[in-house]
Amino acid sequence: MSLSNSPRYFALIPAAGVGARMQADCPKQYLHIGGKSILQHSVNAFLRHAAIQHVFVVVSPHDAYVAQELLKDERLTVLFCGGETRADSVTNGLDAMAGQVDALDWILVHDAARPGLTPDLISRLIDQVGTDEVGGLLALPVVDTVKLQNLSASQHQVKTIPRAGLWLAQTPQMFRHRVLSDCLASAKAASFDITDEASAIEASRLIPQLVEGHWCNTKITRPDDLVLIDSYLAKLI
Ligand SMILES: Nc1ccn([C@@H]2O[C@H](COP(=O)(O)OP(=O)(O)OP(=O)(O)O)[C@@H](O)[C@H]2O)c(=O)n1
Ligand SMILES: C[C@](O)(CO)[C@H](O)COP(=O)(O)O
Repeated sequence: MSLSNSPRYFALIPAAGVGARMQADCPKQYLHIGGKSILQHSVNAFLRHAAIQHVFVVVSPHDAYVAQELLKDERLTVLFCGGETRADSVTNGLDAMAGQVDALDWILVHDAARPGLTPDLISRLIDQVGTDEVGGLLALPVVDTVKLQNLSASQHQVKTIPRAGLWLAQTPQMFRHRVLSDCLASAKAASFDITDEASAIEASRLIPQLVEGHWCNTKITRPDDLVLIDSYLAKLI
């Protein structure tokens, strides 16, 4: 345990997915935008932020791309411990970094597939959540009219639901190492469907804080997403 009272911040980037919905000939985090891999863009946002002590990237144990697609840096460690699901990859990463972080250190978990993250957004999250008991995440308030489709009936059964209070979760999601490890373990033991870190925190009846993110921090999921982010990143580079 650190004897210092000052908080420390670490990044953990799950990058062990296969990118099935992107249908590319390599995992989507290794596709290039503006001459760099999507993973490199995501990592750079943290390396450019002075408050981030170290960046850990979790890749598949069979990964054949990362050595070529990610530049070495003294503040960067690649962990070959990806799991079957995103939650497994995050859990394995938290276990692997345990010797180098303290229980109370803040861990910022960020999708490799969100290359539009900026140091300013990281600062916004740290500034607003760093004093919170639990932690929190970047997210976007829903701005469109929301339709709920009844999947168990005809496709025509649709209703409009109030959008007030609805947010779309982004990353980074920032929680203390021990709290996040414990909540992910409890959620797994209870077979909860965990799609982000905040779901595991909520399943333990803790309340994550929502911090307004930005559309540029969108997740690259399908081929069309590349076109939008390409023009945005071209302005930043
Ligand atoms: N077993 C997994 C699955 C996903 N991820 C990572 O989690 C992030 C968000 O996941 P998603 O966008 O769903 O990526 P994929 O699982 O690769 O995409 P798909 O579901 O289309 O296969 C990505 O950075 C992805 O690499 C991971 O580390 N380990
Ligand atoms: C964590 C996440 O980015 C929050 O929106 C998202 O849930 C990850 O994508 P997946 O498709 O659920 O794996």
